[in-house]
Amino acid sequence: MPLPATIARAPRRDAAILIVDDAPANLGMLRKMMTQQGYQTFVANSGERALSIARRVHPDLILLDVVMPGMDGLETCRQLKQHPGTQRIPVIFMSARSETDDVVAGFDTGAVDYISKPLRMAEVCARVRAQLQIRNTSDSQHEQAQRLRTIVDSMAEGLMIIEGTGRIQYANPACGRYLGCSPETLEQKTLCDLLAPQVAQEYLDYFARCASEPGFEPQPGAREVVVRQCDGTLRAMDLTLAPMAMHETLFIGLLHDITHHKQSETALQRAALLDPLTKIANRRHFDTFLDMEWQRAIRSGEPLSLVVIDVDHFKLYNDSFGHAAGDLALQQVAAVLQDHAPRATDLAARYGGEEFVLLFAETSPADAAALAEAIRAAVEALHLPHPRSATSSWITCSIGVATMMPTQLDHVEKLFVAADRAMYAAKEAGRNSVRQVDAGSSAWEAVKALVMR
Ligand SMILES: Nc1nc2c(ncn2[C@@H]2O[C@H](COP(=O)(O)OP(=O)(O)OP(=O)(O)O)[C@@H](O)[C@H]2O)c(=O)[nH]1
Repeated sequence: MPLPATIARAPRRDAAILIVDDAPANLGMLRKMMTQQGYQTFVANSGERALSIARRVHPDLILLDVVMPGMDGLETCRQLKQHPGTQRIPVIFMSARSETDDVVAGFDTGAVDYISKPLRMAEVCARVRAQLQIRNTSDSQHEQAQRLRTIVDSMAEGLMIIEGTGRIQYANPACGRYLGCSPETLEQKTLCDLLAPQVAQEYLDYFARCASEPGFEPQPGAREVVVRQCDGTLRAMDLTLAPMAMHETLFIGLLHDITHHKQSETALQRAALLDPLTKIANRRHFDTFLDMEWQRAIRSGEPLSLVVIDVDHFKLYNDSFGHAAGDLALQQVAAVLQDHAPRATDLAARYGGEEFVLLFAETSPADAAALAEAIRAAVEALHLPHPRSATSSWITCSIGVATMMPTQLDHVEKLFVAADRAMYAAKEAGRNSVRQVDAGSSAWEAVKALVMR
């Protein structure tokens, strides 16, 4: 949000002036003059009295006589400048002592002006007006700086000021929270300490370009980076960098933590790959995985085995126990398949309804057949009662296995058709069994012919 530009307000006519002089005649004359100018006035005839009034009423300006009995003007000014409540009040000295040393001593104690006595009233008024104007401007700037600091301190986003060398010159409290250390600790680091070396180098190159190429106009830019927190934990954050228009090369860096966003994105991506009922891979994920392994097998020349599994007489199971019981049975069968696909190159998936598939990369026909047999036995061993099955008292499955070493000329569908055919052969052979098609067999040739058609 853009802040309003600093507006130097004209001195308020009712600004409060404290006049300090031990001579009652001077006090009276000055008071009269200041009142005529529209100022509110307070008077004190000693330094002690002046301190007490200043602390109570916080005047906008003090006209202070230098030579006074007891506490003189210089000491009074020194004490005003030491007290947090009065140190910002401008002090104008008035004195008959107008040697250079006197004037210098006055300014050294913190006064903003020094007027020689005898006083010329028009000059006093002009000097008071000028100092009130300056004070007004300085107050506005102070207020604006305070406001900016409050905004920066309470921002949820991390804000840094970064030098052209990558050194962090300033970090706000949110930066400290994001990175798990105090802003002061961050101010001893560089951007390179927070980022992976390659990314940090890209930023340094960009800073160097900004500094060395006169025609280069850097644009603000945002990108996702992995930031190393002070305890070494890595977090995903958006880093926005914008050059500051200053005489030295400085950049504003904004950090926005996107770890939660990333986590839910990952969770969503993961959910999109899973079958909601069985929580194993879904068909889409399986197809992508198969494509990948297919290409890898072409390159490596290793065999690729596909296993197709269909639950036997599942319609009857549903009819007997209801759809909900059928769902539970499918979940248990899926868990068995998942247990038999432990390697990173194996994948068990629900392909649709009561049909499942498994891919075993780098697996020979013999090993694939052995795995399929182990799966068949494990499903039967679940002992899920299926009283109306003509095959067994338990839920069983029929399994088809196909293995091939794919080449560039093959199509993945060939493997699928072969495994499906083998699975139907297992059904025809009485179910609860495993059938296999090997590349080169007569059944395989039939599949080939079928797919080539
Ligand atoms: N409970 C449940 N049943 C399903 C689901 N998906 C498919 N089915 C049922 O699975 C049954 C499949 O039946 P069919 O394709 O006739 O085959 P089958 O009864 O298993 O007989 P065979 O395959 O010849 O042994 C159908 O009744 C579908 O409704 C599911 O998500 N949950």
